[in-house]
Amino acid sequence: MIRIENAHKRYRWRKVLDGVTFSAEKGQITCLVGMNGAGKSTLLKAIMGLTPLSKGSIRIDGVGSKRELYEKISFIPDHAAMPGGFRLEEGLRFMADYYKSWNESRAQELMTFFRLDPRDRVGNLSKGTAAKFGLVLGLAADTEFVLMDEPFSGIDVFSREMIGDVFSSRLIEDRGVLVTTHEIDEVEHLLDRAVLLKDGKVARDIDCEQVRDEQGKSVLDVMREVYRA
Ligand SMILES: Nc1ncnc2c1ncn2[C@@H]1O[C@H](COP(=O)(O)OP(=O)(O)OP(=O)(O)O)[C@@H](O)[C@H]1O
Repeated sequence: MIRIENAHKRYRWRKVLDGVTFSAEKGQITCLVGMNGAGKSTLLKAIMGLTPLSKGSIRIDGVGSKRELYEKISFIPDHAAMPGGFRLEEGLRFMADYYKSWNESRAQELMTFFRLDPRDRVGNLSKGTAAKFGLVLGLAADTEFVLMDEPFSGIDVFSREMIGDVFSSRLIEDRGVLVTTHEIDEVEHLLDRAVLLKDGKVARDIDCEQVRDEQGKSVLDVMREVYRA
């Protein structure tokens, strides 16, 4: 479980997180929801140790230390994380050398699934193709948690469907997924939990199925209640 407790974050004078507490469990897809600038990417980066919290704690399966974090969690950022001159096959080789948890056969399976050409260069990929390559890099390691920042942003409808298929496939298996997206209406059927951020705090933390069954509401309905109030 990824447990965020009382997270505060300030960038100079700007207060972004003001006591955020929530968990992302293994076997579940948890979505961080919030308007632009709510602090979703900041939270993902803080989990990866890429930006420090001003206050609060992050524990992965009860452990606060950052050691071996990269073997446990994959992070798929919203931009290409590889040098533009790399061919995709070189990117895969780099990852295989760097990560003990790298699973080459899964990487090749994902390359085929997304119909990526290993000879293409990272810097020449279209936005959607770059996003697919990001998913290959993030999902090919045998990690227990996967963090994805806006995996659907700017991607054509059929590619979104492909990425959605990956969400519900055995490529995710029993891993814990923490994702941010603005395309809630298109992906909410894939989500287990939604954590709604507002004014630096968690405004709602919902079990999507329960809210659907017991209150007849979609995540989008709950978002309207929170953000239009
Ligand atoms: N390195 C930084 N220095 C200063 N301010 C920053 C930095 N990174 C983020 N911010 C600010 O922190 C706030 C939260 O940014 P963040 O990227 O976490 O939001 P977000 O919820 O992911 O937004 P979006 O939905 O637009 O992607 C924004 O106001 C942003 O301008």
